[in-house]
Amino acid sequence: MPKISPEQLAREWGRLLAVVPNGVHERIYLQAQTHQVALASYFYEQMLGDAVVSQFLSHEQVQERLHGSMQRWITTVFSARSDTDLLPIVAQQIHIGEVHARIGIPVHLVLRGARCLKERFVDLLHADPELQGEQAHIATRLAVGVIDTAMEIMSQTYSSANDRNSRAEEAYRLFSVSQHVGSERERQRAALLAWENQLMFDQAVGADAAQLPRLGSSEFGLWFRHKGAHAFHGSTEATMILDAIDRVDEVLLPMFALAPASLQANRVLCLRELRDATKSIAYHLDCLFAQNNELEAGRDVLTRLLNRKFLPVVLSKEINFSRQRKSSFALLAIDIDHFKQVNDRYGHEAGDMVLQQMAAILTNSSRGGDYIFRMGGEEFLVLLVDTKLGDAIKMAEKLRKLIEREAFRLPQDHTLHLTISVGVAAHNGHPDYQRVLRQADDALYRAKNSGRNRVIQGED
Ligand SMILES: Nc1nc2c(ncn2[C@@H]2O[C@H](COP(=O)(O)OP(=O)(O)OP(=O)(O)O)[C@@H](O)[C@H]2O)c(=O)[nH]1
Repeated sequence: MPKISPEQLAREWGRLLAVVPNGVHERIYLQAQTHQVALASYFYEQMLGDAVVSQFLSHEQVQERLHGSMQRWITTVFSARSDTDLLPIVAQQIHIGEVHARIGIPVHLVLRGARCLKERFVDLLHADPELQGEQAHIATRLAVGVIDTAMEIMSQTYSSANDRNSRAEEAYRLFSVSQHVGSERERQRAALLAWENQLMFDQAVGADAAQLPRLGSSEFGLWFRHKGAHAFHGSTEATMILDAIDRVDEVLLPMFALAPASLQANRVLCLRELRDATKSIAYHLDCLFAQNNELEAGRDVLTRLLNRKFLPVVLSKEINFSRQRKSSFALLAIDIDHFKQVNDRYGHEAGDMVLQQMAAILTNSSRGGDYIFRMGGEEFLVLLVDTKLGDAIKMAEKLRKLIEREAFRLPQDHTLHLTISVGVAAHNGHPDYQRVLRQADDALYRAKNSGRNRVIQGED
């Protein structure tokens, strides 16, 4: 859906301000400043009173920060006087919408919070003796308009971030089942062919039409209806295959009963139609598997590790999982030290070989449930599921030593010793995955700056 640009949103916000006399605007801003603490507390009480909302706000960091952020938000949105003040304020609303989407806080709960705030703020304006009659009316309209506009901007950002997340989730779902589906590829092609052969044979020996093998109940039909269609859910080809299976079973096979063997011409016509239907199914199946290859885009071509495209999906999933199971996960941000020198001294091909061996070491050293990403260049990220900080540090240290001892193979039988720097952070319950990611990155940065070949623990 096309988005409304920040400039246009700022202009619309500006139009609300333009009709408000300066004096009234000053009173609104003064009320926001004077009552920011009480308004933030009221908002917070209302939100925590709701069982669903409190799930998202339960983390102590959120509680500590929310109050302060809420106060700043209230004063900021009412601080603007002109269009030029508004662009950064619009940008702030966009940022908040993105955070809400990352955390996955439902938009209706955000709107609910805004409604509480509006009601309380309008009460304050009505109680202001400096705002009488028409002025109180103008002040209320501006207050409500400003909060609504801010919410509209947040919601717009939220929806597009959410659409992006859903697409990434969908791609990830396909990607994760793709390994399974991939292994079925040859088997299902063969199964489709086996069904067709059986049908042709039964026809040739004059089997009763009612006894002909139905495609929907064949090995291929069962697989496709139960698994393939799920894995490729939503694609046109999957729908076409499902329709074709139905057509074969409901329309074409019964035609044999109507076309007795003696009527050769009709029988040939039916067989041709069946062959065409099978060919079309095989063709669409190939298309689906070709799309499956595109899903390989989820893997880094050189190292076969996950690429960072799936990082938000995986982190959001793990955060939800940790919340439900009261468990923790940890991140190791890993960077090869002085990797540029490998390329410079031995060539790009040697650099590629090193990256592949590094990926293999990381894969072999982690458990099946862990995730390993190539973040780009010579930087990797390992997500250790169900792991606390202490164990993650031990794991990082083990990896660091393992790599230090490793003789990396280069072309022409050369070998090379390398080191890595590692930043470690454990998820502490905060709903926004950017935090733990940033902690690991900052720790990696410090590991690099304090001499490399070391493991540094992230700080809150
Ligand atoms: N061979 C190869 N090199 C790559 C690839 N991706 C990035 N690089 C190179 O990796 C090097 C990264 O260099 P820097 O970011 O300066 O880091 P560094 O030399 O490892 O130094 P520090 O990280 O500070 O220890 C650059 O020279 C990139 O060209 C790749 O896929 N293959």
